[in-house]
Amino acid sequence: MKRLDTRSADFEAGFVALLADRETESGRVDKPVAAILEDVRTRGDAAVCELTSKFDRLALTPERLRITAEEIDAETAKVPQDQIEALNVAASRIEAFHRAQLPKDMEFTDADGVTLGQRWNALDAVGLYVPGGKAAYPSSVLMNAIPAHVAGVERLAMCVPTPDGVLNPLVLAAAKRAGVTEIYRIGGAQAVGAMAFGTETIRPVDRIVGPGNAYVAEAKRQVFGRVGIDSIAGPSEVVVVADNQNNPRLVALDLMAQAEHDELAQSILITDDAAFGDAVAAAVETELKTLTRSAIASASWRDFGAIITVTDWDEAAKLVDRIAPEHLELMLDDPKSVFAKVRHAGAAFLGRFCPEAVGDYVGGPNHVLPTSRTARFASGLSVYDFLKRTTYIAADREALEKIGPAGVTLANAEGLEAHALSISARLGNS
Ligand SMILES: NC(=O)c1ccc[n+]([C@@H]2O[C@H](COP(=O)([O-])OP(=O)(O)OC[C@H]3O[C@@H](n4cnc5c(N)ncnc54)[C@H](O)[C@@H]3O)[C@@H](O)[C@H]2O)c1
Ligand SMILES: N[C@H](CO)Cc1c[nH]c[nH+]1
Ligand SMILES: [Zn+2]
Repeated sequence: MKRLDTRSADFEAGFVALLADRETESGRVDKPVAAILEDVRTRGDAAVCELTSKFDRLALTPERLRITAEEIDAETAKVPQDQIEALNVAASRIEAFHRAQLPKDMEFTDADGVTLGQRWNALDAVGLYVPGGKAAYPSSVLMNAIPAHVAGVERLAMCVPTPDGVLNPLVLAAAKRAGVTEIYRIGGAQAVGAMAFGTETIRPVDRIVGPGNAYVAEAKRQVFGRVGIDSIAGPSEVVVVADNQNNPRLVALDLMAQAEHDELAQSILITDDAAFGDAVAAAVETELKTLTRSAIASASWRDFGAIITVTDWDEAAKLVDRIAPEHLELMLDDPKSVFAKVRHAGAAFLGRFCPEAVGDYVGGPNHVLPTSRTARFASGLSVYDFLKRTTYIAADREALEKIGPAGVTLANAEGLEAHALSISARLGNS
């Protein structure tokens, strides 16, 4: 863990190194991912099965790639009732938020008499990646699938790794709750490749969405262009901005909640009180002694964690924008006044009683969010990821007479004669 203070002379160098360290780490997978994608593109099912055996220790044949309806029913039947009820709470809240997010078509007629519009249509086929290497993510099934359904996507294909062949009952129950039936037991870059290129068994999709580790994130980056992708939702991150009125243990737990996802996760505390920073650092060490996933969390905290002391909250907001974190917690008396100054964060959690973990499960907004500073230009998963726009123009002769001549002038200036004629001939001018 790094300790930084904006008043110290070496702050800038330390801060830049903090951000760069993680980029270098996740950048190391580009070559192995390219090799996996090429293998899947050229050898299809055979490559996917071999890679699954290598990385997930599961011997597969093409016939067993897809999880059957009987397996889904049998696994779902094992899920305790309280977990089914919790899934229902989460699903209803996620659905309500994403329904409210649906954009409206738009049409208007302008002063020249031209009607202009924009119509939204759902994608035909989408691939949902649900991570499953170091933890199982039933919540990510809901976060991926519900907005796709709300948007009206017809075909949803889901990939989830099943290390050692073990199916996760709650993942399959979540898929069932969200109406997903086409599920493949594969993960990593090979799953992304299978959904992008298609194999003998898996039909290609139009867009791949969902979070995953560095291999998944890099694979999505590399297949972009052949298919669409959502943001790069890689190893988790949180920045907690907290004053000394907070309980250090609660802040420590929020930092560890992201650290326990992955050795490459990043948790940063920004505070205006160095002594409070010390108290949080000590509380983290205490929690690490008992957390089940302390091996992962301590590696993440050791390599990428940080506590930064600032002079005021304006300075904190500027640092947050430079980090552009996936998650931002503002544990302050007046969180909204600081939030108003922040422009780059995937999702924000305002107040002392709004831990990021609530957003992971039951808040309503999506938990699939941009990581690795991509929140500078990307947003979290939403219904927009499953929709696209078609714009349209409708003009009659009278309207064309008004706007056509300028078009003819520009076409002639570009030297594109047929363009000019296609307008002017309609107006009887050539
Ligand atoms: N940003 C978000 O919205 C969000 C949400 C949930 C989870 N996450 C993140 O998703 C990630 C989940 O990671 P995970 O590992 O648990 O599951 P995962 O499903 O993303 O990755 C598992 C797969 O990685 C591949 N893999 C592992 N080691 C490999 C190697 N050496 N070479 C090639 N491929 C390899 C394997 O194919 C394996 O199936 C975590 O980083 C977590 O922080 C992010
Ligand atoms: N925090 C993760 C996104 O970075 C999402 C998640 C799912 N389950 C628990 N957490
Ligand atoms: Zn989480």
